[in-house]
Amino acid sequence: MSQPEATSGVEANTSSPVLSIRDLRKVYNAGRPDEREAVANVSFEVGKGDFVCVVGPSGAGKTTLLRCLSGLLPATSGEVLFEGTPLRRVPDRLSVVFQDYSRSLFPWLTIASNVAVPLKVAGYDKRKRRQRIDEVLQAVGLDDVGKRYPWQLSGGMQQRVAIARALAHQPDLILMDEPFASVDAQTRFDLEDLILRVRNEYNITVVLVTHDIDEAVYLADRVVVLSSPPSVVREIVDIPLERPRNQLTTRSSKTFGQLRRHLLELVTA
Ligand SMILES: Nc1ncnc2c1ncn2[C@@H]1O[C@H](COP(=O)(O)OP(=O)(O)OP(=O)(O)O)[C@@H](O)[C@H]1O
Repeated sequence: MSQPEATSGVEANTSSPVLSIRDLRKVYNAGRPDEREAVANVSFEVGKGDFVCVVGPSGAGKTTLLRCLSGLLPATSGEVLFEGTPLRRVPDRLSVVFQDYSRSLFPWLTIASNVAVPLKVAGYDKRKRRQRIDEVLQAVGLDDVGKRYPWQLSGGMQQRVAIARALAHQPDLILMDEPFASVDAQTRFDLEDLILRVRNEYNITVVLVTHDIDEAVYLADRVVVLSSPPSVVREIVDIPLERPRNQLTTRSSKTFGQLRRHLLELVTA
């Protein structure tokens, strides 16, 4: 069974926002016959220590929004501020975890070398790199895999490595795009609890895109619900469920059921 969160949660929204998204609009192929407005107008803020999930109907522009928040994709208009500064590229203190771990890890590098990549970019020397690799692999429950290759590990273990790599250089913010969608249900529960635990331990802010309403309710402090495309924010729903959360008791609580129903109504309306 998966491990519950170790501590009782992070203080959220107490200081200036880590992310401010203001009137974000994204049009693909602007001015061409195949022009497509994916995101019409999205604004919200993410405070330090917040766990924000983004949900919406299929094609609502969730991945597009996340790419704009990471600096990987320029917005057509509007503004994304990361720690108060307009985002122009992927900032050093931000990490991204994608759904497809098999494409995000380098198959020709060992697990330790995969985790070392952001540490090299951040200028850690060899000794500090080794120490940090051990720390983060231990934090995600993978002690003895440093010398192995990604293809020698299960899908769930590979996604743990991707999370370890995202944590390695101590980012302030982790953006996750459907990170648990490609693993079986039990592994998904384990990884959900893992991300809650490391988020507490490392005091990280998380924005996570998911199709899974139950997952959003289980993980989040707040859920941003996008409309059908071109998307706007339908509602931002507070999730006042107690922490630490537990896969059995939290998911079977009355409040969980009410929140789930409300979100389902918003997403399917
Ligand atoms: N590179 C691109 N060029 C043109 N159109 C794109 C591109 N990427 C996405 N789109 C379009 O933008 C819209 C939003 O796509 P996006 O993948 O962001 O939505 P999503 O909510 O993540 O989708 P899903 O629920 O299927 O994961 C879709 O209509 C998609 O076809």
